[in-house]
Amino acid sequence: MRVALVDSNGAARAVMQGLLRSEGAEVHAFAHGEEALQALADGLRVDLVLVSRHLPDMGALELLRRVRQTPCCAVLPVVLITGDDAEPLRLSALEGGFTEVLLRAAPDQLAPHLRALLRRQIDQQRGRILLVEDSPAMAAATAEALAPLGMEVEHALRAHEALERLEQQAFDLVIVDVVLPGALTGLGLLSAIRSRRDDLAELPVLAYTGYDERVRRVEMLRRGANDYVTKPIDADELRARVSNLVRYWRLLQQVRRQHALMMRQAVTDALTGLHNRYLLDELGPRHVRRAWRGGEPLTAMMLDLDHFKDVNDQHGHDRGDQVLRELAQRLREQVRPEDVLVRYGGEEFALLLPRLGPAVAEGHAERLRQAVAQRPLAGLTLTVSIGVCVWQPAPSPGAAASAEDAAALLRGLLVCADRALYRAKGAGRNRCVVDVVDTVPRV
Ligand SMILES: Nc1nc2c(ncn2[C@@H]2O[C@H](COP(=O)(O)OP(=O)(O)OP(=O)(O)O)[C@@H](O)[C@H]2O)c(=O)[nH]1
Repeated sequence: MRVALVDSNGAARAVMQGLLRSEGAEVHAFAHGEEALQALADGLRVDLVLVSRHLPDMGALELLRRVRQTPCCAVLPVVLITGDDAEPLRLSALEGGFTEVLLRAAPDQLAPHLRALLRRQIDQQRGRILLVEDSPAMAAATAEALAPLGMEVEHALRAHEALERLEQQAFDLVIVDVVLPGALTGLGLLSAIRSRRDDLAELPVLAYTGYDERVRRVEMLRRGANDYVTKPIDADELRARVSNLVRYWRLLQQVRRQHALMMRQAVTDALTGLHNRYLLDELGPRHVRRAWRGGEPLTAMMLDLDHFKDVNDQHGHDRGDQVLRELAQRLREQVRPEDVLVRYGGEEFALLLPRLGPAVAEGHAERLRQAVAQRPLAGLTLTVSIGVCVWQPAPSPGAAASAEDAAALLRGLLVCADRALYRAKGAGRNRCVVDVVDTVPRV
């Protein structure tokens, strides 16, 4: 693997270079973005570019954009190296088009990440094939036919052995002989792959069938084989079909990654990295149902910065943004894993806390208030007001709230907390107002 490393910090560059070399990579190191771009334009061929976030002559995004414009490198993987592991930065880097983000860390922590990154890139380029074939002659013929593609071929003799390998390693394609000895034949293996509940269910499968095995061939296709090749194999035909299937799998994975990223973005607030209110809409009704069924308390809190408009007016919008980021971090430190914390909008945050009695909920709100008041945010002493609504429903065992009902109850609970917040503001701010109710309106 050939790597272009672009990092202006000499010491950090030397560490990375050492680690990459110890993983067997050929490293071309540059201190400036322009030097790296020039080398690529002059014909330097690399498989991967690693770019530090801060370069003296250009931003990492600018470098990425220009690498993409260089004819050789339109789809070259470009990885951002950064010491900042904040989620918003990661998301914006991926959104900007970086292939991955690598967290700069101490060498012993960095080494395994770097190794995994190189491994992923190598797998990505070469393709890994699992061949499930009991005939040594066919296995040898396949390996020989695929050698020019530079793909790695792992060989399993039996279907159950193939299933074990699929659990342990990543493959881009399974080639399976329809007829295999043992309880699980090629057909059985195919069914086992297609009935999985994870991404592997879509793994491309190419069937080897005998020329006269028409019925089995059709059955393989019915059960979800993507393609077949008849024996004796024609090397050119096999290579063409394998390349197509591996390309299809790559594309599918790319679409999945983008989809996962979009899903994450859809529920993430870009400024603070907290979830946004859509996650509350998603998770809230489940908490409502549980509370409703078991008669367990469920607490909603609405938390709002006091006089935040003055911060923007007096110190500027950027400082205001910094306040929101630091506030989000402080709140994050205070919540339990089962609590839902979201930026509800503007300078307002919402929390949903299951199973807290009124006294504990009030104590918790008070701790949140103090956590803000006692330490400055972005250098400014600020306060928050918090409206708390503790809902203590009577148990209704067996009575399941419908999805619509649960959503309406959640909205009612938030309205109740919002009203308490309004009272906290009216009573002078920097305080918590707690309402304890046994019913909430469906809103
Ligand atoms: N910097 C920054 N400001 C924001 C953001 N979202 C909302 N705001 C500002 O938040 C301020 C909210 O002002 P108000 O609703 O008047 O409330 P307030 O000044 O905090 O006063 P009280 O809530 O009554 O204590 C407005 O100035 C908005 O522009 C944001 O993402 N960044």
